[in-house]
Amino acid sequence: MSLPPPLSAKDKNSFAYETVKDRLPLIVTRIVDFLARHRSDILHDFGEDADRECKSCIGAMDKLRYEIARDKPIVLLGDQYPDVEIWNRCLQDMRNKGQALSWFQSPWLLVECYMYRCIMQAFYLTKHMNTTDPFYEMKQRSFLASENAAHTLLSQLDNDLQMKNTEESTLREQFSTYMEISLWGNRCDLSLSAGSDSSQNHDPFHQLSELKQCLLINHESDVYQYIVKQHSDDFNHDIYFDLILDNAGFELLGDLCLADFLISKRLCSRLTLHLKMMPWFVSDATRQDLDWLFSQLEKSQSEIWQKTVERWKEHVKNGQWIITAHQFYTLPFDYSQMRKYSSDLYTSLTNSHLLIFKGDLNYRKLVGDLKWNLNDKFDYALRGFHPTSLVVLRTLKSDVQLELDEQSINYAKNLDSNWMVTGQFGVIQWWKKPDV
Ligand SMILES: O=P(O)(O)OC[C@@]1(O)O[C@H](CO)[C@@H](O)[C@@H]1O
Ligand SMILES: [Mn+2]
Repeated sequence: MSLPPPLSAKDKNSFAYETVKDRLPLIVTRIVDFLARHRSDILHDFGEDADRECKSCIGAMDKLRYEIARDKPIVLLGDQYPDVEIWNRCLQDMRNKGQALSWFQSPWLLVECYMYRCIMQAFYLTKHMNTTDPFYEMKQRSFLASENAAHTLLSQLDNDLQMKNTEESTLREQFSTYMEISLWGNRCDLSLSAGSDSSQNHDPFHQLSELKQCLLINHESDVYQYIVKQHSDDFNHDIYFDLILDNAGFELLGDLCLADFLISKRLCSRLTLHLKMMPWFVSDATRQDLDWLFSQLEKSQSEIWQKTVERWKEHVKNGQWIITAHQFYTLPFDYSQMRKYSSDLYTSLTNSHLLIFKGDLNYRKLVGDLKWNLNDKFDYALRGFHPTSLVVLRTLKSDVQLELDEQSINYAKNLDSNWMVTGQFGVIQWWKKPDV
């Protein structure tokens, strides 16, 4: 199988170059700010030892910033986190094959993942800060700034779920609505904006019809037909879905609304939510972010928020929602390598009827972050990652996209010459596993 080369910052006209040159160092700078702001509290709460550790984290961030800017070699990791061995084996293999290992010369996906892993290494090497999430303030602030939109969303969900014996056409419409809410929530990521405000401050439902024109691929009805078929093939059997999550905050709230809708309307009987095991790409959701979101709903004055979180906790308790975080999602591999490196995860996904992937990074990993042509086939780009049928809900924030027709390309280009990287446009792209 002949494949295009990986996206890389060595191409000066690429978004990868811009990211490695400007955005990544800015994200590291924000962590220095975060540590500097909290240093006196750390000293006060945990003493001199912790203060020294805080200083060492600041030093590690300065070093990281310097090494990125100077295109220094990528070196092996040295902390005790369980994924170190697999990371180092990957880096060592590349080195043995004579592949360039430096910030601007290596594949973009590798260096970007490596940067977040290096950030966490600085924290993992401490005694007092090894559970600190350097992005937690940004994530929480962004959710709190989206409170009104969150209220509108949860109120509408409450209405829709109260409706009993929903007609088929209504159910179909509601399905589209929650898919699109979840899709456009992906505009709220903090890595693209390097941590600046990315909250949702419009009514998310009003926006949907306007946003239709930004939807460059819409396979919603294929997905719906597929789900209906799963039910009609065997009325009684259990239907399992998996939702591979992306960002915390308002995006996560929208994703949970979709997950709730799918369970409550019995479009599936069990849904597994996949989180990240460690802070990742600034805003990616971890277990702590999910727990924090639940606690915000619980302590709210709003009856609707409280009722919603009660229902969500019930889904977890009765096993209809399974919450998990696999190490694979924070390794530098793309999804075609999952079978080799995390066969347990791959096998569990083969038992699912539908995988819903959220966001840009998941898209990059599905298609290997390679320099595909816009009209290349999505099926081909998956390179054998075929555990089960899948759909991606993604806003475009990197210069890779598959199977886009000429008309849509011209349309988007005319509206915005940077259409591939601003998060303005979105796709709901579907791949059906062939029947055997
Ligand atoms: O996966 P997400 O949250 O949708 O996006 C993550 C992201 O902002 O990070 C990269 C830039 O650093 C981009 O490829 C991508 O847009
Ligand atoms: Mn993300």
